[in-house]
Amino acid sequence: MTLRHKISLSILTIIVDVILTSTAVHVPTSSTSYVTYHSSSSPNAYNPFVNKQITKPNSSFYSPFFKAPAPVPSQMCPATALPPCSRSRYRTLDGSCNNLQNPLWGTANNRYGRLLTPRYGDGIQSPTTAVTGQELPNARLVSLIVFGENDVPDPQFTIANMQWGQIMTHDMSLTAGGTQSRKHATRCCTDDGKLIRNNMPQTCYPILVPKNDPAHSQTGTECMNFVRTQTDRDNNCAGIANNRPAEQITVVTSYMDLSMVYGNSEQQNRPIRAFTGGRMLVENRAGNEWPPQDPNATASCDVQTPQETCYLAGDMRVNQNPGLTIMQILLLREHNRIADNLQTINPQWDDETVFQEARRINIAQYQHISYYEWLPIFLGRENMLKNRLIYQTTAGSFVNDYNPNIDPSVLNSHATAAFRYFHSQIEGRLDLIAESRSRVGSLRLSDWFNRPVIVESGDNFDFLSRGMTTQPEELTDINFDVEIKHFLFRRGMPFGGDLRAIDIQRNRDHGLASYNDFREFCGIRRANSWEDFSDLISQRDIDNLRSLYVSHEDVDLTVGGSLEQHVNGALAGPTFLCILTEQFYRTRVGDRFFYERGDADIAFTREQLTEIRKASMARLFCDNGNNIEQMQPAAFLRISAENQLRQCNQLPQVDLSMWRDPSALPSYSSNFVAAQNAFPGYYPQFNVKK
Ligand code: HEM
Ligand SMILES: [Ca+2]
Repeated sequence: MTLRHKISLSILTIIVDVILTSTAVHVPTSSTSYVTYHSSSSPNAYNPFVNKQITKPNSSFYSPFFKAPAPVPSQMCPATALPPCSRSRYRTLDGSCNNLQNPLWGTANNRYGRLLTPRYGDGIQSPTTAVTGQELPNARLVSLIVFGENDVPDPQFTIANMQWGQIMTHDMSLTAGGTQSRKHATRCCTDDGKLIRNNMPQTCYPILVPKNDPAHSQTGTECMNFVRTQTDRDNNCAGIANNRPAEQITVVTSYMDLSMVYGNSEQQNRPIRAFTGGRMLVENRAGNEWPPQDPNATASCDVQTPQETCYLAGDMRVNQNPGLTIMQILLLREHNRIADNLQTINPQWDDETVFQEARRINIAQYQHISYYEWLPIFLGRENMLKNRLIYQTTAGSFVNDYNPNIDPSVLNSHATAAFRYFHSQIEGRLDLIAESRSRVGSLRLSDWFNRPVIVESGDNFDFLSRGMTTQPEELTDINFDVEIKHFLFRRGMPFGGDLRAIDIQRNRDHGLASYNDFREFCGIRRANSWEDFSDLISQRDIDNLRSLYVSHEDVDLTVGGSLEQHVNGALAGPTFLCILTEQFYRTRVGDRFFYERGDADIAFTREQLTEIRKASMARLFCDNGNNIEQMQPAAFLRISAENQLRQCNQLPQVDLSMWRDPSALPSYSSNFVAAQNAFPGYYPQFNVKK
């Protein structure tokens, strides 16, 4: 293997400006079914973590407290007029006005959040930072030496488990210009608007421009347009005063709001919406619904002609791999299935009402599956309960834990390091499985990147869906499948890219603080020597690191975090688990529209919430496959004696008749206000002005 990319970065050893204190927060010890934590009387008491100390990775959970970064004094920035938020019952498409005090929190085209001050190799950072840097080892070399490529099937989980993770990722973040790196790379500005990173060639390796590069003194108008949202203006203002670097931009909404299905703006949503019956736009072929054709097919997919299948969805990554495309189609068809049901029981509803109500239910089901069926596998159920990411609820009970002081922005360390660890779960061989669950064939993943035509041909949609729920995913470990480690996006060429190497390089590009910094941040002992890593990392892995990095202080977060022994009951070691837990806490309590909330103007009724809680991955496959007859109840888990195949109609189903609008019934409509007053808990959701 040739090492093509000489990296000329130097690394800093810095005194990290840690945004944390060790203030203790009193945490209620028991969960009740109706909870209101994080009261406004203690605005800083928002962090869920309970204990600060950790000694062993297999202790249940631990993690630090930290305070929110001090708010930017507003007089430092030019006042910018924002359109006032209307108090809608529905989410906006771009995420604005979810937080009514900070209407741009979590919006598309906004910056990632940070837990720790960035570290860059060119010294653009806090003036207090010492620069004692070393050159970092080539990312591809680290990938080759530290990470393996063994094919180890997971004993418990299916490929669907991995695939849902990618779906959630695509809902939560997308580096501006970054992930489609063969087209362009990250662009970023310093505080005074200077472009420090510009378009990079195809594989986009040393993304960071060295300090003496002319790009540093080049003012980029493009760059100004790119990052200057309101939040950015605020932060960059603070940045100028504090000489802080500007931040990378993520182009999708941070909220778990199915932005990859509906788009991140009116502009993205319009071409994929049908504007009739509340439906999303689909094309009917062979008796089934498919996403519309991307008018830019030759740019978006690896196709020869514009007519070749290439889908248009709310997210540009929809065509990236067959499993992902199937998940996107399931969620798209689910919208239309819900819309059709709602329109049937509420014929008086107009297109907009059906669309918004169907979207709201689709998002709620998806949040439920993500928090109660999927995340416990990754973060551990006990850990989630303890840190209040989920609750032991009784049917129909609300959880009122919304906290407007929490910024739900996706953390850079989450998207660029911790969440990418699960690239380890990717399986490079996709089995085609018949209804009898016998294998009728297999695909090679790297033959089908950005070529969704495979999903639509013959019975592949169902074959691949059953494959995803039958075949084991790859074990979550240091091994990354060859199909993504040597053949990523190879487009018919003998070799392709290395996703693990890209992950490592992206970590540096985004200036994430080091593995050691994050250990300390997460309440783990800061290592003073290589041997100090041995509390969490095996001797063999430490030796590998040592052969590459000059100092233990230089180890990248992406690398060190991926080598830690997992916490019991979770699929990550303590450092990544700390970041992931923090992220999903913020994603939940920072979302005013989170589905379990009981607040009058946006809440589901108790009866509706009871139904939403029946949603499952299995049922999504059943209801939206072309013709899938059986599924195991827990589709993220492999079929077993405890998780046997069942007929689809035996699996729990969300009863949409709970959404019949009583205001439309003749006996009520004439006197709706009186009825509403008589049954305040039942009616209000249909009487809120849109
Ligand atoms: C076949 C499956 C997958 C493929 C081919 C894939 C590929 C990629 C690629 C090419 C990128 C962009 C890399 C860059 O330029 O920086 C990326 C980013 C990412 N991936 Fe994956 N991925 C897959 C599955 C997953 C899964 C299962 C997860 C997590 C559970 C995940 C999490 C992420 C995250 C968090 C990012 C960064 C998103 C951002 O830009 O903020 N991916 N992936
Ligand atoms: Ca989103």
